[in-house]
Amino acid sequence: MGRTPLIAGNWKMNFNHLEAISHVQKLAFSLTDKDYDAVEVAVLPPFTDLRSVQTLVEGDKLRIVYGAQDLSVHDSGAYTGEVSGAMLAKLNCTYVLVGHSERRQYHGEDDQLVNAKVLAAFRHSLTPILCVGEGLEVRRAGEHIAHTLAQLDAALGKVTAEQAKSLVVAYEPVWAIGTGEVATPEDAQEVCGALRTRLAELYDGDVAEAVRILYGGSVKSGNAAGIMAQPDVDGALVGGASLDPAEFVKICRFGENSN
Ligand SMILES: O=C[C@H](O)COP(=O)(O)O
Repeated sequence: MGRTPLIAGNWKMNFNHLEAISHVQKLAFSLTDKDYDAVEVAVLPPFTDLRSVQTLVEGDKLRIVYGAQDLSVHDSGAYTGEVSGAMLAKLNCTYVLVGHSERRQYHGEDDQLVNAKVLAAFRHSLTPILCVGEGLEVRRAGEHIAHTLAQLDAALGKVTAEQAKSLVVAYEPVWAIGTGEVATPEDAQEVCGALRTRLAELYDGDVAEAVRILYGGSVKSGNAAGIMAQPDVDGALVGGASLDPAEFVKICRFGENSN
């Protein structure tokens, strides 16, 4: 085993660059070396905040890492409004979210585009946090595993085993995002376990053991420990609760609440 848990705060479209600095400073005041030794802590701010976050993290030598919420499939050129992986790499981003359900839903991102974005991330040495997960109708039809595995298969086209080893996958049941509805720890484990089995089929056991699989969807300090206790859940992608520094720090300390 030996996978370091990752707690990643997806701020979505919240916090301007000044608010971002103040927020990261609050996290930095609370988090200790003991926390950073136990979990990797990441923030995923809007693009306009990244340079400020980088300056703070590097200037104060913080152990928080950061990344973006999206990237272009293109590396440069006439693509108005897009931000390339090269630009994110230059800002020393570690991570980039790819295929978040809100991108799929509001921006029509399909599996083919998500695959191109995963490849773009790897081209620039960024670690993609690949988001997969089913909507309510698919869940009710009992097809959540097949649906989520198909998203994984499609997103990993042309991704090598060497690249796949560093991948992070986030299982986010869409019906549990921002709704207060949380999948049970057993629901999370069922799909995260199936994702890991599929990684072993697509690649091999080494890749499957190396990949971190996060759960996302209404994670809070009160439910984090139970979800993270599952054998195939290696962390959390936290939306709403990541906007409250005290709450986010409590989630990072989920291990202190587990028995
Ligand atoms: O990226 C985070 C997920 O969309 C979960 O968001 P949430 O914690 O607000 O439900």
